[in-house]
Amino acid sequence: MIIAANLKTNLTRKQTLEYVNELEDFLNKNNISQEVLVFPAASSLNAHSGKVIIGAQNAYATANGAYTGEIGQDHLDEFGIKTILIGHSERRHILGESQEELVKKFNYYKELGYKIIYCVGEPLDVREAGYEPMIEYISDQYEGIDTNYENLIIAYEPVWAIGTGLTPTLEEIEATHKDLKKKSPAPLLYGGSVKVTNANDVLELQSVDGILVGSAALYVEHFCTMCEYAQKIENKN
Ligand SMILES: O=C[C@H](O)COP(=O)(O)O
Repeated sequence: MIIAANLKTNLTRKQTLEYVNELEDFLNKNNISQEVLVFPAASSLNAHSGKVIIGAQNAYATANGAYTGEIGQDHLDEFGIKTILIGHSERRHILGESQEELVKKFNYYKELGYKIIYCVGEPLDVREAGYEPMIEYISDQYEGIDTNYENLIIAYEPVWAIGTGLTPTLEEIEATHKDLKKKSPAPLLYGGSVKVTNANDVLELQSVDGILVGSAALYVEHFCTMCEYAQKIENKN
């Protein structure tokens, strides 16, 4: 399974280093062989060798150039980073990234062979409009994306569930994932208020291949516990 921590605009470089080292120790001591990804803030990116894979939360579709405030491929290369999050709801809805811009970014990093975690998910008003409009809305977020890309992972994150403590029911997650799985053979993660208290149940769902965790992942011991849950489920199956 794939267990991913999006640290967002949290943890300094020093705190991130401690976080990653503690996580790495835990994975090694507990023989955890799950795919564990950590996405630090851009200023906390660092080279790391071990089980933990470091990814970028964002980068511009360029190697370098005049794009004030952005980082590019050169900055990721410096740390051997080959994994990137694209289409996170905070980039779509807070920072205003359009589908067109996301596709451009997707294609740029796809050409370079990056592992791409591509996020999709509906806001509350769309959810409230009903299941069909919701699936249509999410389908539009697949537009222009190569859903057969071999290094693609998709994360379904309902916008209204992110950082709110609200989640769809397990049945709702399963139903949505089943429909989204028809769109792409890529592994499908669930994200949105995943905590130690609900992670195991979510991971046990058949259509869930992993989780993308925000707030709860800031506590490294909580994130370690979630990695352990995934390992136990895999060992059991
Ligand atoms: O990328 C992670 C998601 O935005 C989930 O965040 P959250 O776990 O704080 O709801």
